[in-house]
Amino acid sequence: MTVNTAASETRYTTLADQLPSFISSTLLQCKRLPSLPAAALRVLNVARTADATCSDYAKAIEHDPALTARVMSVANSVHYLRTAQPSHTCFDATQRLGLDVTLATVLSFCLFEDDHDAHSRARFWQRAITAAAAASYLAKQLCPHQSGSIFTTALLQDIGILALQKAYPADADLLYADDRSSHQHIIQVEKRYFGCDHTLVGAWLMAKWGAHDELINAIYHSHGSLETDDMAAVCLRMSGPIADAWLSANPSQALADVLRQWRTLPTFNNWAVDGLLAHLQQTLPPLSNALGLSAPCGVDSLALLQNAQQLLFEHTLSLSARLDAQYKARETLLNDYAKLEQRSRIDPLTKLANRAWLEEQLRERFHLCLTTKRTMSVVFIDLDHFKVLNDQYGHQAGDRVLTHFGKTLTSLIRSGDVAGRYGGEEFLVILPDEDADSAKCFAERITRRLQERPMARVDQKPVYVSVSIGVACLNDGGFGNEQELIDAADQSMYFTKRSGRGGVSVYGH
Ligand SMILES: Nc1nc2c(ncn2[C@@H]2O[C@H](COP(=O)(O)OP(=O)(O)OP(=O)(O)O)[C@@H](O)[C@H]2O)c(=O)[nH]1
Repeated sequence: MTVNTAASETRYTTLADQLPSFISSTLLQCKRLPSLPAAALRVLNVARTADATCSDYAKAIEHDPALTARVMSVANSVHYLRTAQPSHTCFDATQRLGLDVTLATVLSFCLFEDDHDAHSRARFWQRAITAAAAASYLAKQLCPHQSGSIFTTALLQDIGILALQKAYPADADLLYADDRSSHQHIIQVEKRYFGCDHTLVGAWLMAKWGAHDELINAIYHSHGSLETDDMAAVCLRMSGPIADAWLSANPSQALADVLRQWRTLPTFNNWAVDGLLAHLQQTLPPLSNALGLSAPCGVDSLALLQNAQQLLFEHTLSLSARLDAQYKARETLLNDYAKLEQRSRIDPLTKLANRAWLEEQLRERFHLCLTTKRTMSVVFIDLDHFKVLNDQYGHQAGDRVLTHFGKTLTSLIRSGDVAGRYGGEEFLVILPDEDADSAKCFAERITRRLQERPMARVDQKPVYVSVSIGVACLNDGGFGNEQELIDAADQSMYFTKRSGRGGVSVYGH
């Protein structure tokens, strides 16, 4: 069959451009590829017209006895018969089936007759009818007015596989023979093997046969995302995985896996899994029979659902146990991180801020003072003759003095001040908002405290130390950065040292 309207021609050309040329040329020459009988072509032509009626369909079909018999047999099957009288005419049958199911029936009969002999093609067909039954059930819940057309689309969604099987029978035996291959795996292998997957081949084939655009597009996008507002697309895209689960060697596990993936989808709550499974169980045998196919193995839908739910429950339990463990691990990590961060700021001997943290604090506060026009002072403290002390009492006594001096500083500062160890026996205190006079008072308090209290005891004897202190206030120099402020305090401290130690000097005063 060739494409016959301008729009169909464009659609066909676009798909042909995407299809690797070796595939299209093989398919075009493939004698094994089914060609549609005249009656099916007439039905497709009718399907393309916007105002087609059942009577148009019936007229297109009724001259072909085999087709008519098939359409009537589907219309009279348990699936469609329900309480009505059996159809006796092609017109009755098309009316009962609706346009879309009639189209699907005609196409399936023409395309796949005798194919169910081969194992892999039987499998293909079982997936097709299971998906079609699932899709139409879902559509009745989610988008009832489209349920007929979705049945057709789901039935034909994998027609590209059939085309590839016909065109490359030897390769297809390798690609499609293994029932355990997931659909996702099949898609990947097809892409590797043919450079495209069966959705493109299927859409191309349908375009070539002149099927209507909606059907072509739906087949082309049948593996698309479920997160879409297009309910018809959702029904179609769910139908394949449901069919795979139903036909798998371990349906409970497969169904549980599928349900787990879908649980967060907004549409998931709008249909009942048990209703779907019961529908499949009830529908598949008569539907297969009507379409002349071998029915998929029967599955106890109730047991299937119970097992799948049990598996889901177990999965949820193990997931929440894993989440608990992850939460605890995260807490431990955060604690460790907090400890590490704290450690990276603290001088281990004196428990005061270390030099890096002091400098960072000073940098921040320096800029804050500049932008908010506030002031601050820095107090630089150096223990006097500390080498002598170490030499006289030992290094450990020196450490005890440093530790005790750290505590003394901590007891003298106010909240908001930062005291730290700048180096060996050098300390620095940042006094936010303090001018030089206040900072000097603070420094003198330190010297007085050291005169009053020993910083260690060695052999029961008190060890007193003195300090040389330099003070620098932001107000007292055009300091360009925090380091210049520290240098000024350091210089003042050296001035104290040179002046005899044990005192306080203020920069610029
Ligand atoms: N016990 C102990 N001693 C330290 C520590 N860090 C530095 N020192 C010692 O402190 C002494 C500092 O000596 P100097 O720089 O000569 O200064 P000083 O002896 O205090 O003399 P002036 O500063 O001039 O009064 C050195 O002997 C260092 O080994 C420490 O963590 N523990």
